[in-house]
Amino acid sequence: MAFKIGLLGLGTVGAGTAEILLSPDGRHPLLQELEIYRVGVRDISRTRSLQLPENVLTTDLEAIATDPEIDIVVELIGGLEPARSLILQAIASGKHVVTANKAVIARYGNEIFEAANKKGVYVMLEAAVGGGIPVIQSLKQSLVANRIKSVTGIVNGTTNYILTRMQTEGADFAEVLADAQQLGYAEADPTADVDGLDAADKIAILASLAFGGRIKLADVHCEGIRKVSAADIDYADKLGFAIKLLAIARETSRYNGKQAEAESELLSIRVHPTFVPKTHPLASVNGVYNAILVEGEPIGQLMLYGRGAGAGPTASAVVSDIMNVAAILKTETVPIPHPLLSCSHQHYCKIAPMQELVTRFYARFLTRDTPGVIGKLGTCFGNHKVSLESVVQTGIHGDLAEIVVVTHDVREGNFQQALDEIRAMEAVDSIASTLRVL
Ligand SMILES: NC(=O)C1=CN([C@@H]2O[C@H](COP(=O)(O)OP(=O)(O)OC[C@H]3O[C@@H](n4cnc5c(N)ncnc54)[C@H](OP(=O)(O)O)[C@@H]3O)[C@@H](O)[C@H]2O)C=CC1
Ligand SMILES: N[C@@H](CC=O)C(=O)O
Ligand code: NA
Repeated sequence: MAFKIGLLGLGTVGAGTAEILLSPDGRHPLLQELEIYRVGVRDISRTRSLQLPENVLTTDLEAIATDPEIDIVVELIGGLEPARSLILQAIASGKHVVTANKAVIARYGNEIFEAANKKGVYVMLEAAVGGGIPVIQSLKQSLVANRIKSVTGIVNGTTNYILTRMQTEGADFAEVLADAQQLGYAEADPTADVDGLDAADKIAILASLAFGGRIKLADVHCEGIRKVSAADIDYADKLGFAIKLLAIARETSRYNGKQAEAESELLSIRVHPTFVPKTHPLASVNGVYNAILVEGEPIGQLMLYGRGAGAGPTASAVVSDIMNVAAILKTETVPIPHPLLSCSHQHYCKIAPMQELVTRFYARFLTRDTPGVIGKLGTCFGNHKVSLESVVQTGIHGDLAEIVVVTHDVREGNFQQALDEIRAMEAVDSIASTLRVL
């Protein structure tokens, strides 16, 4: 029995997927039962390196999504539309769907999963987070016995690749971004990578699976890597840190001092560049590699590590999803919606405001080189209950002195209030940067 696959998209991931489907030798025998039946692209005249079976290429993607012959539609075109509509059409036509599209799932997951559950089909998305890393399946199935406390990840390959090369070679941001695009890591619009939006989509998906509720993307605090300067990279290194774009979802236990309300209900979900101590396992995750550190009860800490982007690793996840669906179709015994494979959350998770976050901070100030400046900064921080772990005057730039501080754990709202006062000080020229510290 052959299962007919309709591929939407034959770019980086689509081509990687077709390559695996066309070379089943030495892999699981089920792969031989998968047939590439149609492939939808935008430009049919483009030269492609892949040798596809005759007459499978088309620009009519709707015809693929609704073709009664097709069992599984694999959406790999990216973007919001027509991807969302094609997924919904495929579901309405009774097809199972595999997608790598985190942007669509993070925004329209509720609509898509509701439609899928009603129709009795699967929507699989392993490739959408962490590329080839089996993080979705781990959260849905392997870790399902745990109470998850936190998910902390490097989930964007492009920005990790950029930051790594800036840190190790002093490379120029724009040049490394162009390399990441060339290597097929970046999104069609790389601002989604650079500004943290892709990581925000991914942590929203992981948080929903880990904490069992819907997540509004607007509740995810998101900062990208544009503000990370060579000077900050240098200070991080000297102070014993690496800078990583982290995506974090964790239960938070401090909210307005109302411990009881906070404990099990509130989540903190955020994406931002972070000072990570060099001794932390996430600090040595470099290049296109991603890693997701999950903390659960009773499992404790567990870290998943692997390539987060690129044709092969991502296609590995796509094809595994296709094979999992095919395996279920073959046995025809599993009810749909399957209690572990489908998504059926109804309620929204409550998200704590950023002011209530408790974290350490790094800050770099440019000040006039007058006596007592460090004392004034210290007093202001003290007045706002921000206690300092270290203060260093690091050098003179023209007639300005550079002062770097690292705080102990503080309430973010207090830290921001102190910064507002410091910004207005006569002796302070500017706050050159602030970054959170893990
Ligand atoms: N690249 C990566 O490392 C990863 C990507 N992803 C996700 O996978 C998906 C695909 O990414 P990627 O392969 O990099 O993207 P590409 O831009 O390389 O490929 C997109 C493909 O879709 C086709 N396409 C795009 N829009 C349309 C349209 N409107 N109508 C018809 N065909 C269309 C293109 O056709 P044509 O070839 O004719 O231009 C191309 O074949 C995205 O959702 C992305 O976020 C997930 C994990 C990793
Ligand atoms: N652009 C993304 C691709 C994978 O999801 C990334 O760089 O991680
Ligand atoms: Na994955």
